[in-house]
Amino acid sequence: MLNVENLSFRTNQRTLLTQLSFEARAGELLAIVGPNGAGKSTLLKLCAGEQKPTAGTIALHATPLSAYSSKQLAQCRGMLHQQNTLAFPVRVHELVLMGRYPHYGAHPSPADYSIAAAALETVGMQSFNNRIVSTLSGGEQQRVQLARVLAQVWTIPNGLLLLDEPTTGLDLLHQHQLLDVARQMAQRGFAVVAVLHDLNMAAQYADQILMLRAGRLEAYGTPNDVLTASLVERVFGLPVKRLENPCHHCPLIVPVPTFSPAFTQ
Ligand SMILES: Nc1ncnc2c1ncn2[C@@H]1O[C@H](COP(=O)(O)OP(=O)(O)OP(=O)(O)O)[C@@H](O)[C@H]1O
Repeated sequence: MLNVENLSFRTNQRTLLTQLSFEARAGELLAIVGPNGAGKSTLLKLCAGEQKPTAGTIALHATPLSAYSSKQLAQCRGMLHQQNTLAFPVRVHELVLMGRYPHYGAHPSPADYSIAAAALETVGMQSFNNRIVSTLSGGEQQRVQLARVLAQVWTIPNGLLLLDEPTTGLDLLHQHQLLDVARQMAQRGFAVVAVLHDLNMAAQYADQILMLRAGRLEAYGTPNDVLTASLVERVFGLPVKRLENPCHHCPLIVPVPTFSPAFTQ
């Protein structure tokens, strides 16, 4: 579905991404992991078509992203950004309905209202319908923003869903609920690409993991193949042990930090 070939990106005299090739397939969740500054958000913005590659190609449904108009892209891919700032007061139901904007003409149809309500219900925020978004907690706002993106892609049979650190600010239950929704979207035929910091969440929910460091691809494959103790230690600079998750058939990464006393004081 999303095919990335020899992608490089350079800006402000800095090379942020170097010769990346990978595929995000329909029906699968691809997790992008890596240390701070590795280039994960930059890569997601390029996959969304928000920035243009310096070299290489990104194709969605075998068509280069550069051949899509903004409206066409908005009709087949949704992106949840790391930060969503609102310049004006808006109610929850209004914000979620904005997700339908690429699909309607002058006015939303009854179907658009129903989809927005269903998306809000999916994230468990329907009782907050009439609240001003800026008065919600950080985690509540994150769930409403997800509902907006879900509303955008709701009726697409095989779209692309891009999630940049979607679990940030969410409690344990809602982190898992969010990734469960992401998996459900994959089961509906979507390619889902999520930037995740929690390697164990990536191990549990992702079909494939792409590990970046300093803009380069360090590993790409199944959680079982990518999340080796030696690779995680090398890329993140932290000693870890790899165990088997006793509840799910996937690795469990346990950090074993050895910080010096001077650092921990
Ligand atoms: N416009 C820019 N000009 C120069 N450097 C930039 C620009 N945008 C991003 N960078 C740098 O590119 C690198 C990758 O940034 P990016 O936000 O993609 O990292 P990330 O892996 O998402 O990090 P984090 O986990 O901290 O969110 C960082 O070192 C960042 O400072």
